[in-house]
Amino acid sequence: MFSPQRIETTKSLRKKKVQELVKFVSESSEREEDVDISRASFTTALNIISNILFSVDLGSYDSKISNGFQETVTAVMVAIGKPDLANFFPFLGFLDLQSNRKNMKGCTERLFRLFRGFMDAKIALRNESTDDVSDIDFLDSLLALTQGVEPELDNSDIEHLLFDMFAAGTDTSSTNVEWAMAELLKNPKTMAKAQAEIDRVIGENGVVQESDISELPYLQAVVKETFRLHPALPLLLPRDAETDVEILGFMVPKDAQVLVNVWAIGRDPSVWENPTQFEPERFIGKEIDVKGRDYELTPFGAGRRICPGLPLAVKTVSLMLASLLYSFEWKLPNGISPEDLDMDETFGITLHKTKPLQAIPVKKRTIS
Ligand code: HEM
Repeated sequence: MFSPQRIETTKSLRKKKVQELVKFVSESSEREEDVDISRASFTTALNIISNILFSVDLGSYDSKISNGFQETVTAVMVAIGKPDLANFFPFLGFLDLQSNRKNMKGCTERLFRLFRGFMDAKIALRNESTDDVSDIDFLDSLLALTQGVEPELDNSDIEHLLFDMFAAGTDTSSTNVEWAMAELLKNPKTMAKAQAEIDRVIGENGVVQESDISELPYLQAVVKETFRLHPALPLLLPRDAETDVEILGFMVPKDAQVLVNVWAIGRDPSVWENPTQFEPERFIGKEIDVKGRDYELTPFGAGRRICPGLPLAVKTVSLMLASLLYSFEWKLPNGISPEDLDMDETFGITLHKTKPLQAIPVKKRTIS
């Protein structure tokens, strides 16, 4: 799923799903309605991943159709991110005093039921084999590994893998698009600069393609600056120390839980100038990237546990953002001025904007 070839074969799928987002925003603009950026970008991220995995849309832009999937994934992230007394007093674990385990179980069971439905449908169709490799989705490839005398996976492994993909890949990508849009609405000059670059490269009446992104250094800097100030997983994923280890004079005992605070690293004044300012210019002409080699900017982690979805995520976030900026001018609703835009953060395992961003789109050009 994450090999460069596989990511390349799903390029047109991402383009199609992002165009559906543009169409939805265009219709909202015609109806003079605000767009809930978090919900809209979550739907796009969800449909990209659900199509890669099972070849279906799981999300809907229609707010009347409850996006139960988004609620369940968000509930999972909240349950994982809640501080749990049992982390500090393991002997209390069995009491589940904050009901974290109970909530988590309810959400995972709901998702697993949905996955089992897709798996059963695929198994029923298994004999109708297809020769077209592009028709084979991730679930087909996983189910193939359950076959043979010595299967590499069983159905429970598959359910857990699918769970990881949705939990790790949907909310993270959409949160990033929302924070990028919020920062651009708060900094109109930066928004204008990003839009001018996109207009120059794409021209009139085009559609942003993934291949255009490499021609958009300022947009890439906007994405990196968003990752620096608003890393989707502010503490990465927890680790356990395998042995006693001394780091910078501090003893970390065996079995201690270790959290890496990339949120604080991104705002460290000894590393970054004007650390709290949104200044994409700081990355222009610099080699710093998010691929785990530059430790001052590791929103995807680094080393063995680095996010396997990194290449897919960077493409998805950049394409969504570039397309929203290319096709629309954006304004804040209810006369909110940029400097008054609320940027409060809610910490969990993912870093959410406390007040979801609502924005008014104004069409810049014809949308096909
Ligand atoms: C902007 C979007 C994303 C961000 C910021 C992000 C960030 C991260 C981070 C920080 C980790 C933990 C790394 C560590 O602790 O060192 C992680 C793990 C993971 N990510 Fe992502 N991710 C994103 C999108 C995706 C996507 C699109 C997928 C796949 C569809 C994905 C799949 C995973 C998986 C499976 C893991 C767990 C790896 C393990 O268990 O070691 N991520 N991600």
